[in-house]
Amino acid sequence: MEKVCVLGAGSWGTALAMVLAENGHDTLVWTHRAEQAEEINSLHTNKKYLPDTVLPTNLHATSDIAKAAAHAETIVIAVPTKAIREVCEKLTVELTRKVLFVHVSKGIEPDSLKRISEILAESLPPEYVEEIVVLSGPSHAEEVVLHHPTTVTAACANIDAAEKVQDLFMNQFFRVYTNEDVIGVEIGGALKNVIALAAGITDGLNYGDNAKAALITRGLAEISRLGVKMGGNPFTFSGLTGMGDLIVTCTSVHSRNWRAGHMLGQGMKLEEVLEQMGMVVEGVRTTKAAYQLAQKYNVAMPISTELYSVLFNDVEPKVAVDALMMRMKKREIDDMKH
Ligand SMILES: NC(=O)C1=CN([C@@H]2O[C@H](COP(=O)(O)OP(=O)(O)OC[C@H]3O[C@@H](n4cnc5c(N)ncnc54)[C@H](OP(=O)(O)O)[C@@H]3O)[C@@H](O)[C@H]2O)C=CC1
Ligand SMILES: O=C(CO)COP(=O)(O)O
Repeated sequence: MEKVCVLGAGSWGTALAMVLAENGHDTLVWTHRAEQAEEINSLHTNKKYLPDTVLPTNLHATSDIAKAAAHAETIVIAVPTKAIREVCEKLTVELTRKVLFVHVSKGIEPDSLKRISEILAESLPPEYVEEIVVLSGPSHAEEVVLHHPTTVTAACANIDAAEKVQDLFMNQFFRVYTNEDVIGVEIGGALKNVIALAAGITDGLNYGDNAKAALITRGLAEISRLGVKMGGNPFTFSGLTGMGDLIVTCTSVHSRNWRAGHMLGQGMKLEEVLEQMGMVVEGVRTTKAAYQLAQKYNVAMPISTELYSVLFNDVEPKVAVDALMMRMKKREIDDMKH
């Protein structure tokens, strides 16, 4: 039995804490809201994020980050990308021993263009970091808490650390693979949210299944092009954290990114959409990062670029789709090289 702490009690942090507690680990969830910790401890629910779920009674919560730090041999960071630096800052002052860090967030920081493991490496005191492992893959919290079969990947250049995380989480309904390609796993996980927003938009426009298949396939092409140029393994992009997560996020009604895109396609403004969602829509900030990465690495990312103009330059979704369709003629496969 390991002592594990999960930082963040949103839908994913809570679902993963449930997996860990059900696996028999001594699991503590940290939330920045005292009333939410009280709800988890006394009612065994987290109604805002997982309304129909009863949490295991051996899953405990705290709003005291010092308690969380003192408890943990392994810390799982499950807050949105934009909150990672702030949470690390709070945690850093409380750390007293070496900890295995696992992050499960899917984003890239705009402007710095850092992946999450890079943000963690520069925000946490190295003397307290055993390793940083990323856990990613096609995994909606709503289905994980129902014990529906789910497969994910634990990635770290240090394969022993990835295997340790595999052992912590793996069970009959939650199957964990390992991969040494942290760059490929993080890029696939972050950028699929951008394509899922676009897929939601074409669904909102009622463009049907051909358009969605096109977005998934050409989306994977542009994610792979960028990811390989950044140093990722090309095979990672056709795995769980690439194609797998792209499929689930572009096709599932559970996806917040797809749902946000759907509302945009139906004509709502971005601010209204985000207000209505009440949960993180990672793809919005990551679209900005993708747009900047495309320029930095000189990689063609037409879907991300058109989505950027819809989100940030008020271009009508229909006009953006027309622009994608009317690009100059291309070869399908040669295009993957550039
Ligand atoms: N949901 C899913 O199925 C999956 C999500 N992910 C990824 O996991 C990450 C977290 O997503 P998810 O749990 O779904 O998000 P949610 O929006 O469901 O929850 C986010 C949680 O983080 C908390 N939070 C936000 N900002 C801060 C902060 N500054 N300090 C402390 N806590 C904060 C929120 O608190 P508050 O309630 O106060 O806002 C909330 O508890 C994302 O990167 C997402 O892409 C990955 C796989 C699956
Ligand atoms: O990453 C996810 C599923 O693998 C969750 O996607 P959303 O953030 O779009 O809900």
